[in-house]
Amino acid sequence: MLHSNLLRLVARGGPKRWMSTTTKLTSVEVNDKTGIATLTLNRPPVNSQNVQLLVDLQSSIGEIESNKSRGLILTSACSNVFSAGLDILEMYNTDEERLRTIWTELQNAWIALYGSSLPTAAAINGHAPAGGCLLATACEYRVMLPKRLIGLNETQLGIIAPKWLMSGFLNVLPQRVAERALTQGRLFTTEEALAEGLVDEIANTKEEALEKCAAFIGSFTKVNPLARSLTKLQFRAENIKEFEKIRKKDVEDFVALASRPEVQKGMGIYLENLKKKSKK
Ligand SMILES: CCCCCCCCCCC/C=C/C(=O)SCCNC(=O)CCNC(=O)[C@H](O)C(C)(C)COP(=O)(O)OP(=O)(O)OC[C@H]1O[C@@H](n2cnc3c(N)ncnc32)[C@H](O)[C@@H]1OP(=O)(O)O
Repeated sequence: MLHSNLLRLVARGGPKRWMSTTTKLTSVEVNDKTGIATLTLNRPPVNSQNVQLLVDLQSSIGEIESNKSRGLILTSACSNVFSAGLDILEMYNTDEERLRTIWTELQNAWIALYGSSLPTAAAINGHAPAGGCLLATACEYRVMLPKRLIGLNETQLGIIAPKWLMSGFLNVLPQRVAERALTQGRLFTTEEALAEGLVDEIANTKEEALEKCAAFIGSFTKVNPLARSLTKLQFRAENIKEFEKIRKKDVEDFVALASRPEVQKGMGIYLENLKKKSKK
């Protein structure tokens, strides 16, 4: 009781310490009382994942791990979007070297989060399509605001999510539900996501989401951290091993796919439609 009251107080603006951070598109704030770090994605308007955001994310995860925080909560500074996934503008009309860098940094960011030994939770305070869902499902627990969308919509864009990118999704959904959602490129509403187990709880505000994530991390207070992390990593080891085997080839596959003229043309049309929609 005392513990959960403390978490609530702290989530509402109790004593906080800003850590020194050299990154710009992410920030880290460690709560002095709980020792839990909040990692905020801060690339308005939609936290689309460009190379800089992905690199900053890795650096912030490293910072949190080396500062021995008790857990990590991932959230967004944007008011209605957790993350819109990869920055399509950065993948469009570019050269192979840039595509190689984008994909390598996406892989690096995912493995840093998925393979983290810390307890991790996502406070999903907005839409989380594609790469946004990837980051949320790399965490161990998800709390989402109502009436937002989450999912891997790659097939809707005519593209294929590689196996490693589906790992987190497959960890939380029954195979049958995951297969159908992935082949349909389905985006779940928050309420549907809760019913299927893609998210664990719904919260009405970002503060409440942070509080619930902190309570999840707090549930490990009495568990030996080493035993906890080794147990977590045992569950994830097979996916990590498979990923390590194919990661180089996966970069080259992505570069080949994303540079195809018809894929580039598709990206151009998709971007145009996004822009038209946002002007309405
Ligand atoms: C097509 C990609 C081909 C790649 C080839 C191979 C890839 C293989 C595997 C790929 C695995 C991962 C892929 C991805 O992550 S691709 C990205 C997929 N993301 C989406 O489909 C989401 C698109 N965005 C939206 O649906 C909405 O923006 C969203 C619901 C997130 C928010 O809606 P909201 O109404 O709040 O905001 P707007 O739509 O008005 O957007 C504001 C501005 O932001 C621009 N925007 C949005 N999303 C992106 C993005 N992903 N990349 C770049 N820019 C984006 C949007 O155009 C608006 O810009 P303007 O203000 O300038 O008009």
